[in-house]
Amino acid sequence: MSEETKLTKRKHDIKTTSNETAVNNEEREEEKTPVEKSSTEKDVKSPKFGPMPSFKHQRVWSRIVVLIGLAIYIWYFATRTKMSNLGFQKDKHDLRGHVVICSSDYEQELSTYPQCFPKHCGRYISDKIVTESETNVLLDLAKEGIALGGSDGGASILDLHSGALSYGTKFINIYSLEESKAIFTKANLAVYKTVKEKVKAAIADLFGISTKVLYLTHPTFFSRLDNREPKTEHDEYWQIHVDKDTYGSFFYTSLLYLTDYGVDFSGGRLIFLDGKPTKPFNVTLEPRKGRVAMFTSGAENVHFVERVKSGIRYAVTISFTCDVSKSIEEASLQED
Ligand SMILES: O=C(O)CCC(=O)C(=O)O
Ligand SMILES: [Fe+2]
Repeated sequence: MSEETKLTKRKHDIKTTSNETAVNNEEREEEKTPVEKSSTEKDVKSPKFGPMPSFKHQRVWSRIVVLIGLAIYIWYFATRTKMSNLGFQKDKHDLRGHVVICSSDYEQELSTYPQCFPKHCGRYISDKIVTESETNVLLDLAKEGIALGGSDGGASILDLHSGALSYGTKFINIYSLEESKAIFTKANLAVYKTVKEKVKAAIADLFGISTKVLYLTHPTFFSRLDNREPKTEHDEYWQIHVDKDTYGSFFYTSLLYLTDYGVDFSGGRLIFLDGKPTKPFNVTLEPRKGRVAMFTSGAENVHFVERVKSGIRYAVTISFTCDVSKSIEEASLQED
């Protein structure tokens, strides 16, 4: 048989087979009872989950639904809080930060102290001002000092100047406790003073003023934050605030972080709130052990601390005033 003849035969066979199948199907269809027939018709015609719903003005309504969905999507992205990071815990920075425009209240207050006027307002961090051993000395001081008291809620403080130490729902004076003598040794206080001098020099340098017009002011305190429920308003450390309003005498705020975000605790980041209520912009700082944050204390630096979710966060606030009458430079950080 030639190739051509073979091909014609195969085509013929296929045609015959399909014709046979069609005939067989027809035969089988004829063999079906009326009930079987009607159920087959139903299977073909009606969709699995019943007929598609239809209603009046269906097209118009479906367009409205799509438009509303689109509007919600655009609104969400337009109003969602935008964020940037001033410093991740894992990164070590010699110096990082940015200028912000001074608030008018802050400028007004500073007009009385022209030599203390910053060349610009801003917020900065540095991981190289304070050494590891200095940080460890201050961390031990914070731990041992606060352990002599401690708040029933999530925020305990120890003010080195007044001696105020959180105790239950109140405060006591740590210097009235015999045990405090072993904590506030000359050596420990010398470390505190060294750190204070270095931070003061860094602030003076960053903001273009002389160290001679900056004075340590109170409160200058250690803080221990955790996730316990607040018992008094002093425990609500997550309130949004301006340091100049909260602590009248502050002109330049600094914080030295004594524990690590993401390692020793979670939550507890420092958040600066920029932008407007309708267009919020958050600048987030992750505490890192030995990291110093320095910023002008006016309304250009509205901020709050996130609630700690787990672990314990230690820090020390070391802030400066331009008002010599609020200075505690020479005052007692009580030594034994
Ligand atoms: O601990 C911090 O990061 C900030 C604390 C604070 O805002 C304050 O003490 O005023
Ligand atoms: Fe603050």
